[in-house]
Amino acid sequence: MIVVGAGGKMGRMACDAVESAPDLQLVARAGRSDDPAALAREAGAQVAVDLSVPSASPGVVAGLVAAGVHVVVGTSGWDEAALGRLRAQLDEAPAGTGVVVVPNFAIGAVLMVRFAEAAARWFTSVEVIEAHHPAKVDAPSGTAVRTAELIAAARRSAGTASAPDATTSAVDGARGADVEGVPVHSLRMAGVMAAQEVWLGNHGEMLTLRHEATDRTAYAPGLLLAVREVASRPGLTVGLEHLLGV
Ligand SMILES: NC(=O)C1=CN([C@@H]2O[C@H](COP(=O)(O)OP(=O)(O)OC[C@H]3O[C@@H](n4cnc5c(N)ncnc54)[C@H](OP(=O)(O)O)[C@@H]3O)[C@@H](O)[C@H]2O)C=CC1
Ligand SMILES: O=C(O)C1=N[C@H](C(=O)O)C[C@H](O)C1
Repeated sequence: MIVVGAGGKMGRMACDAVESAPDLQLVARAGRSDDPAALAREAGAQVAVDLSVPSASPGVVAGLVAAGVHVVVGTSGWDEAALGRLRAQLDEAPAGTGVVVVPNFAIGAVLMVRFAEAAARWFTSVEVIEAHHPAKVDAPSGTAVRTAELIAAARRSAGTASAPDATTSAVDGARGADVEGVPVHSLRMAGVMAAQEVWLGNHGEMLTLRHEATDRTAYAPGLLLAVREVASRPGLTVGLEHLLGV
């Protein structure tokens, strides 16, 4: 196993989790000045975990896939265009190479997104609110973007009408980011690690789904599951829900 972004907040947690797992061996740690594919080759790593930064992640993953290394991607910022390029590369890659892109490793967050997807078609209005620590470089969070995309897809396939909104004038950003028609509001707050709410409204009722991660150890079980499974999942898998069977 090699961890890319090993010196970061998530990278340190991942190294600790792998080192505590009796069936896994951490053979290399990569940072911003390393070539992860070359390090993986030298150390004989079969699986890599990428926990770097959104601007570097697609290049890091492409290099590892070209070297025949299976990759678990936890870094945020993977939009449909980047996923499409990765899918195309995997079609040409050494047979059986697998990549699992996981917007959120926390089991509760995966379930919250699933619940939101199931509920989305039954509500007139749906909006997403996410809050993160102020050191986070991207907004909205990868989890929030994925949640909004899945909500939008569920509403499209059920033929749900667009949410009503009479706003005709607004200060820039007041209605949040528009992700496929779903407003997403991002807070960056000291005192918060990672939280997300999905608000669903009908006339006369409100359903609120909320998840909060208060410690990065929440991500360890999902991360270890993805590491153990990635080699048996050739091609591209997006979302831990496919590994959890939920
Ligand atoms: N999927 C999930 O469940 C979760 C995902 N994340 C995501 O993981 C990513 C990392 O988060 P976090 O640990 O908080 O961030 P940090 O800023 O703490 O760590 C990022 C690390 O990446 C390194 N890095 C920067 N550029 C490169 C590069 N070009 N190649 C290799 N490594 C590089 C940094 O090195 P340096 O120190 O030298 O800058 C740093 O060690 C984010 O995208 C975040 O959203 C976070 C939590 C959960
Ligand atoms: O940067 C973080 O901290 C997190 N990033 C991921 C994201 O962008 O969704 C996952 C989690 O929300 C924590």
